Amino acid sequence: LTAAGLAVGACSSSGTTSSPQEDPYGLIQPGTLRVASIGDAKPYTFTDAQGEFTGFDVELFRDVARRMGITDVTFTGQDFTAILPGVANGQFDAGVAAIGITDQRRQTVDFSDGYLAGYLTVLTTPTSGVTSAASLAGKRLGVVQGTLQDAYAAKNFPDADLVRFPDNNAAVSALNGGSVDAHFLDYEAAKSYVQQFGLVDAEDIPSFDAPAGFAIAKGKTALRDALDENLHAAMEDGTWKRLYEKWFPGSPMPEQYLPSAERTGTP
Ligand SMILES: NC(=O)CC[C@H](NC[C@@]1(O)OC[C@@H](O)[C@@H](O)[C@@H]1O)C(=O)O
Repeated sequence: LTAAGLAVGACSSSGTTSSPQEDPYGLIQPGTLRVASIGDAKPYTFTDAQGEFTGFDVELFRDVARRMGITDVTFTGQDFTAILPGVANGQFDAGVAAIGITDQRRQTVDFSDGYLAGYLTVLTTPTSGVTSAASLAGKRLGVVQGTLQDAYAAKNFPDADLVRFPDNNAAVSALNGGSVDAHFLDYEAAKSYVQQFGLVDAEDIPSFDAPAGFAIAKGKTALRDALDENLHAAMEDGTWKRLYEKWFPGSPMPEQYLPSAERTGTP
């Protein structure tokens, strides 16, 4: 092969584009799903002792992907603020990290249907003097930058001193070190930190109007439709319920994601 020949060979192999049939979902690499997540929101999404991503959201997404015929799913940890831009910019096919669906976020990305509705929790220490959301005035409150907790606290706790962190680990470390009086995060993650460090859940605030969804780039209708169809299949056959009971044992179970035969409310 001449040098030119090698050059042409290299160029044509990297230059191929797949046909819509081979890649109906418009993925970065057909047949694989690249997912942005965060590693410290146990038991939603977290990295285990082997450094593997796992948790409720991770296992639910992997199940939905398998139903779509995709088993090659890679999760990459990011700061929470980096997830939606990374999805919008096409660096990732999806964002999966208990990401609440909001109109503001829909300006940047599209979402699957919701799959988890729960609470925002004020996590504190036994000696902080924070016993409820009302007692946050004048206290230093940690939030992860860009979360619903960040926006909620800025609006509803104007007398608290907000301290923004890149992730939960940094915030909880600051809480344990005494440089913040409380941290504002998701209920199940707060419960996990309560168990790990003997911390206190001072307040649970419903966030049912912003259920978590899978974030994808805008306009990917085939991908969104496939995620929704297979997400609802996972709910209808009881997979969602099995995963919920595995990862959130004892927690109140929202019934809108149960098999239709088990839902008592209006359809
Ligand atoms: N991974 C994170 O830190 C996400 C924090 C935060 N999660 C909120 C939420 O989606 O968590 C799962 C459920 O409880 C939803 O009701 C809730 O809005 C957010 O979307 O901003």
